Amino acid sequence: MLEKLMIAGGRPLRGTVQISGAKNSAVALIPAAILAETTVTLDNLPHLSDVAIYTEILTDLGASIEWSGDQMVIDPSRMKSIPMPNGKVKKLRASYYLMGALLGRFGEATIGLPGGCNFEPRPIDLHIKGFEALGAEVSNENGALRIRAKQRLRGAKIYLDMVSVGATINIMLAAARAKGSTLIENAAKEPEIIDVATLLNAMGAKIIGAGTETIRIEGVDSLHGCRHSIIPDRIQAGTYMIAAAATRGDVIVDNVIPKHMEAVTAKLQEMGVHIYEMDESIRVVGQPEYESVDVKALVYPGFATDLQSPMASLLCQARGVSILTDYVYSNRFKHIPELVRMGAKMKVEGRSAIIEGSFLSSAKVKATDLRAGASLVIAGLSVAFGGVTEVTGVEFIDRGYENLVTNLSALGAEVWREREE
Ligand SMILES: CC(=O)N[C@H]1[C@@H](OP(=O)(O)OP(=O)(O)OC[C@H]2O[C@@H](n3ccc(=O)[nH]c3=O)[C@H](O)[C@@H]2O)O[C@H](CO)[C@@H](O)[C@@H]1O
Ligand SMILES: C=C(OP(=O)(O)O)C(=O)O
Repeated sequence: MLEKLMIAGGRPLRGTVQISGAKNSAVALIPAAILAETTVTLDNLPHLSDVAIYTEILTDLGASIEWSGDQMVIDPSRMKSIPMPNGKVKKLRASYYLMGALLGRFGEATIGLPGGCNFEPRPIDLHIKGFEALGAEVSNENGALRIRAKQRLRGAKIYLDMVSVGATINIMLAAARAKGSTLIENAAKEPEIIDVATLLNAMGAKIIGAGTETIRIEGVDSLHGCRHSIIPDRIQAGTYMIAAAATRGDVIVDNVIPKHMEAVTAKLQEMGVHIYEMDESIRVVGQPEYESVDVKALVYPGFATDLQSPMASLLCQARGVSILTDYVYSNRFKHIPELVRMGAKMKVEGRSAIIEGSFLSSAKVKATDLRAGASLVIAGLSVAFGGVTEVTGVEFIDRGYENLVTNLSALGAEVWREREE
């Protein structure tokens, strides 16, 4: 049953919101557990559709999984590398981590090319280059990748032409049990990469340098189970920070690592938002007026591409003209025409959105991907006078925001779900 979000805006968000574990870590940590011979326990796991699909995929591959509350216990001991050319793997982008994990444990994997939010083409050539460098043969068979290692994978030096989170993690997964040493150069430095390396090391892997541009993986013969707590979701946290500013609210965003939020904190401060950092929380106090700023979405520690769309909704409330440029994905702007339907003055030029200060009004709008959806929710919450904004495509938003309606309602928003006819 499809649903839509209904938002009566104009209410400042006030109170405290708890941030769950990071989706973009969870979808890599769950397949990483395949590499162990015994039980892996993940704590602080978010309740999201991507996690649920991943659970089904691992179960289909023979894992036994118990998921209760925010804890998942994965027993991978009886798993097999069964070909998955179609079906569930097509539902999420992160199914590509099955390639590295199954290759690393069984020396083979056949996985359909991944789905997920298709805001623009999302190539995986660097992942393939990495698997090949480790000694695997890769062929495309009717839209599925068949990856085979005739003998044990062997360590290699791999330079990534582009900084890629997905390729860095996939190579770490494949190399963890390879023979010898692997060096990933020009690696991505995102906190999610450190999270995956931390789990793998707790499983017995020997990985150093995660979080820097050079990662060294000393292959080991086998990996064992362990217990690991997932880092807080910095994108979810950033979304609530931006929403607090956009509604001129006063919100404590709790269970965050403030260091992970530095890029968004700095931009909000530059606009004039008041921010107070504590050990594990950030208080965001909105102000009546904001200055325009230029924002560049970059690899970490730059401003996250995943927060580019939410930020667009805040920037249209600033005085003057802001330029929002995405250097990770050149065309991630499907939210812009929808925001224009709400009265925003913005246009796309090349890989930038040019955004003028404007008043938003309610409208019927459509989320076409996860973060575009988040931007429309923030826009709906910011509509100052009258009317109800209807956001369809909620299934995309559900990929990344646990308890969105409950959380926003607790902060004083008037938001509810309705069946979409
Ligand atoms: C660097 C970055 O911010 N990555 C984000 C990206 O990760 P995601 O894993 O989707 O993307 P990557 O980090 O892998 O890709 C970064 C860039 O490299 C390109 N590329 C990637 C792999 C490849 O084999 N070939 C190639 O050309 C991509 O098209 C993109 O332009 O989206 C995720 C979900 O929105 C975010 O959580 C990640 O933080
Ligand atoms: C687009 C996103 O997710 P995915 O890469 O899993 O599609 C996201 O987290 O913003």
